[in-house]
Formats: sequence, C-alpha cells, structure tokens
Amino acid sequence: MSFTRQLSEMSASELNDAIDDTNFPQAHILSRGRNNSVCSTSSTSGTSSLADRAQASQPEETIAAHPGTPLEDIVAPVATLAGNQRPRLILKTNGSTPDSDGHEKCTFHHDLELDHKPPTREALLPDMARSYRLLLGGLGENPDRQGLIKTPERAAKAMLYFTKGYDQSLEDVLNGAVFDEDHDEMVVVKDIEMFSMCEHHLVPFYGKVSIGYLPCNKILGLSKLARIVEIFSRRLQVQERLTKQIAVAVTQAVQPAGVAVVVEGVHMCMVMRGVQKINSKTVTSTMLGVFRDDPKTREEFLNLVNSK
Ligand SMILES: Nc1nc2c(ncn2[C@@H]2O[C@H](COP(=O)(O)OP(=O)(O)OP(=O)(O)O)[C@@H](O)[C@H]2O)c(=O)[nH]1
Ligand SMILES: [Zn+2]
Repeated sequence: MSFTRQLSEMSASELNDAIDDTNFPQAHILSRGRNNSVCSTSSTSGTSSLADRAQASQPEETIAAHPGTPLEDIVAPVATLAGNQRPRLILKTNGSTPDSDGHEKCTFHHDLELDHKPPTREALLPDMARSYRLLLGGLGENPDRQGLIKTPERAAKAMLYFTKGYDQSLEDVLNGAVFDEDHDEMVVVKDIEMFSMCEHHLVPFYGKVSIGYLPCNKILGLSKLARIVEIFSRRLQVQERLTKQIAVAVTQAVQPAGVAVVVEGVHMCMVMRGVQKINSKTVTSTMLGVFRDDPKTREEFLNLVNSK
C-alpha cells in the first residue's frame, strides 16, 4: 500500500474513537533522560538479535498478545517481506469514510487524521484579538491604556503560534524524505525539545521527546522526527495523546517493525497553580510492534534513551 493511498484511506473518526484517552493502554513509568537532542543508532550484538526480534514479533503473536487494546485497531504487523524476517507495522483502515466535508465537526480537531489541513487560521486573528480584549476587560484592566493597546493582537498571534501544528500535515512535513535503505537496526533520536499547551487550562507544558524505530527497508530523514513532534505538540493537547500521535505518525511514515516514543513533560498547570508541585514530571510512553512485544528490544531502546 502506498503512502499516499494510506493517507486518503484514513478515517479520522475511526482513529480518534479507537485511540481516545479512556482507552489508552497503561503508560510505562520510566526513569529520567537528559537535556540535549542526540541521534543514536544501535547494533543488536549482545542484546536482541535480528532473529530474536523477528521471532518476538510474528504477526499472530502480536495480535493475540494484546486482545482488545485500541492501538492494535490502528496499527498492525503485516506479512514478512521477502528477504526481511521482520513484520512491518502499518496503519489499519476499515474503509469507513470521513464526514461529507472531509473534516470532523470541530474546526481544528485534535484527532489522528494526520493529513488534516484546515483552511487558513490567519482569518481567525480578528476574532481572537477581540476575545483577548474582552479578557483584559474581564481582568479589570483597561484595554485602551498604552501598554495594552496592541496586546490583544499580540496575544492572538502568540496563541496561533502555540497551536501552529493545526496548520501542518504529515505529508507536507515529511516532504518526501523517506528513503529506501537496507538498514534494519534501531534508530533513536532522543531529547527533542517539546512545547505544548494543556487543553484543560490553556497553559503550557514542555519537556522532551525520545523516538525510536526499527526500520523495514525504509528510513526517515532524521529532522523529520523532530518535525513530527512539532506537528502534534503545537496543538491543544494532553501528554498521553501527544505520545500516541507521534508514534502513529512515524508508523505511517515508514511502516517500521516497531516504534517507541517516550515523552517527559512539566505541566505548568501543576506548577504555577493547582497542586503547585514544581518538581513533578510526567512520563508517558507508547510502544508499538516489536518494542511492545519484545522486552529486549524495548530495553535496548530505554538504555539508549537513558544513556549519557
Ligand atoms: N491525563 C492528563 N491530565 C492532564 C494533562 N494536563 C492537565 N491535566 C489534568 O487535567 C485535570 C483537570 O482536572 P479538574 O479537576 O477538572 O481541573 P482543576 O480543578 O483545575 O484541577 P487541578 O489541576 O487539580 O486544580 C487536572 O488533574 C490536570 O492535572 C495531561 O496532559 N494529561
Ligand atoms: Zn493543565
């Protein structure tokens, strides 16, 4: 199945229903990483061999191991490729169609319709600025005092920037940087900075993302992993959904044997207000394919993520 065909076959409502917050499988609790983004590749010697991984990720076992878990409604391993022992993960579709206008009901929905590209949001600036002006009034401020005259427009532009991921589609961001390559060892890009907006309080959460995948004869331009993080972090989010969306997008881009994503976030809604736990960190992970089914592969990824 070609990449373009997969995009056109995806149903946003199907994906969103299957990967919603209530159905999300248990997140793994992990130890802390570090500050700067580092790209690593790893060989399998001494840890999980190619044969081990292939054995651990037979299609039947993968499906049977997690009956009813929603991510398997979305990604599934397909038959072994010629000359490659590892089943490749793809996004599943059931042929259902999107809404008649091709979009969900809300204007900028947060689902997994990865190719969704709304009409220009610049047109929303005047309405947003008017809302911020009302907000200033609501705070008891005088929106016409000198320092605040341009604030509604500035704030509207800033909010548009914080949510610019709604304007990006996976296909545009990838820009064709998917390369045929006979490489079947783990690729990890770690400590990718992330800034997002908590959808419950409209305040930031920020942190870092580590992504690993096991290629099946296709590799992704390295910067594209960081760009995928941008698409989904620059939206109103919860950290759990952000983690899943990144994993699903990487799956869609290169149909690897597995994808692993770990996100470590600091939520300002828990720091500046509310429980005010200034040192708390939230760690979420999504493990797909061989990373979910083979403890050695998962361990190899976590060792790379946690190494200096
Ligand atoms: N699971 C999850 N929860 C989040 C995220 N960001 C914020 N929240 C939580 O959303 C919840 C909203 O709870 P409410 O009780 O409705 O709101 P609240 O009164 O402001 O809650 P407090 O933050 O406890 O003061 C809080 O528990 C937040 O910590 C996230 O990314 N994931
Ligand atoms: Zn919040």
